[in-house]
Amino acid sequence: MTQIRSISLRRILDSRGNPTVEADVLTESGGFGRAAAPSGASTGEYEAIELPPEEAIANAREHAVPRLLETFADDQREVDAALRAADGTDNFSEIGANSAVAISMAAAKAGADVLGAPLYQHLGGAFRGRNFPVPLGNVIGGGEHAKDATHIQEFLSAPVGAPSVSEAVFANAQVHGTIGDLLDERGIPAAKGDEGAWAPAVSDAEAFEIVEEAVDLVSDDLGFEIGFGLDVAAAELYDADAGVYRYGDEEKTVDEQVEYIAELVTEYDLVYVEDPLDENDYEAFADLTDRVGEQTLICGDDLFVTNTERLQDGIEQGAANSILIKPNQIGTLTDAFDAIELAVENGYETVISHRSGETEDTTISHLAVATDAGFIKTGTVGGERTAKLNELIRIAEDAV
Ligand SMILES: C=C(OP(=O)(O)O)C(=O)O
Ligand SMILES: [Mg+2]
Repeated sequence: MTQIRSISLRRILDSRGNPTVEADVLTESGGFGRAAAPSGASTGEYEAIELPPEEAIANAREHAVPRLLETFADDQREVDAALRAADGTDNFSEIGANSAVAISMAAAKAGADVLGAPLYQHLGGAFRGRNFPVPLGNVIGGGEHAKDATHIQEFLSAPVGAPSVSEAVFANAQVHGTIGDLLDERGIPAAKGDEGAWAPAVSDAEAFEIVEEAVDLVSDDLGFEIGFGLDVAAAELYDADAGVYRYGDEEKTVDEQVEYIAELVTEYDLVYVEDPLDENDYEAFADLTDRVGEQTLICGDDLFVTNTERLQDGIEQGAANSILIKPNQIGTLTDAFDAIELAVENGYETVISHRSGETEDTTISHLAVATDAGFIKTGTVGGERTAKLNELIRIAEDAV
């Protein structure tokens, strides 16, 4: 066991050019860990609170750091309990979930360093599984991540038949490249959105056509199955006053939205659908899960916000069959682990995820391997995304 000697906090840039919090944790025996907080754009209403970085840093220095100097970096639960106690709220509104998650992840890395183990091994222990997550690659997107593009936030390539994580990562890159070519052939100019996905001004229907063609072409070329999925991010489309989902000028009632998604699942054989409904509508989630939950993953992101209480509600109501895990939504690795454990116990698939605003931090790659997650969602191209994908490739090589 080795006590934390110092914690440094600073502002660094994220991938959108916004400031975010980075933490360095140093232990008495010389163990070192560095981690940075990501940041969402289509954030869930019930997420832990991200404070402006300067405020988060000042508050964490005042309230959390003194307490953390009494903890041991290789005892993650103790570190995270000290963070919670120092904050004193249930949503990290005092020190900021951005400070909390950066410190929590940096402490984990320092703990791994002390033990001389890779982070995935420190977090997963001797009894972690031997599987690697399927990377979900955002290849076309819009919503809150790109203006004047699709209403659906993310179209995700899913190389479910890839023989290795490395081949899966390269398959997604090839799907992304193929979509670039298909857009070019159709004369459709396309910028990229916040996560590096193409962001063309096409209808959702045309995006389905293009993504389907691309995954089929790449699947035929590589000789293994590649499906695709969606992050609808439906809370951003939902007009709560009118009780309808708005796709530009078109609107759908809740029942029509359930029907629409169920039809898409069947028509495109979707392997994954995240947030197809509003974050407050457990009932409609349950209805959809009842209809197509045997065929596909219905995943709660804004619905569950990596929160065990919200997940427990979902389990009781049969809402969704999968949970997105974003450590910064809840504030600590311990909380993220607890959500994963509850999900696994109840047969919910886990999907470890990046945020649209990211850094070069690779903690989520280790978290996915440590917890035997079925999927990881961390983009396809762009340095802050490939940092995580390349780390997965290295872990796979190390773990054999
Ligand atoms: C990654 C996502 O976007 P954001 O980080 O903007 O919430 C998401 O909604 O799953
Ligand atoms: Mg989402």
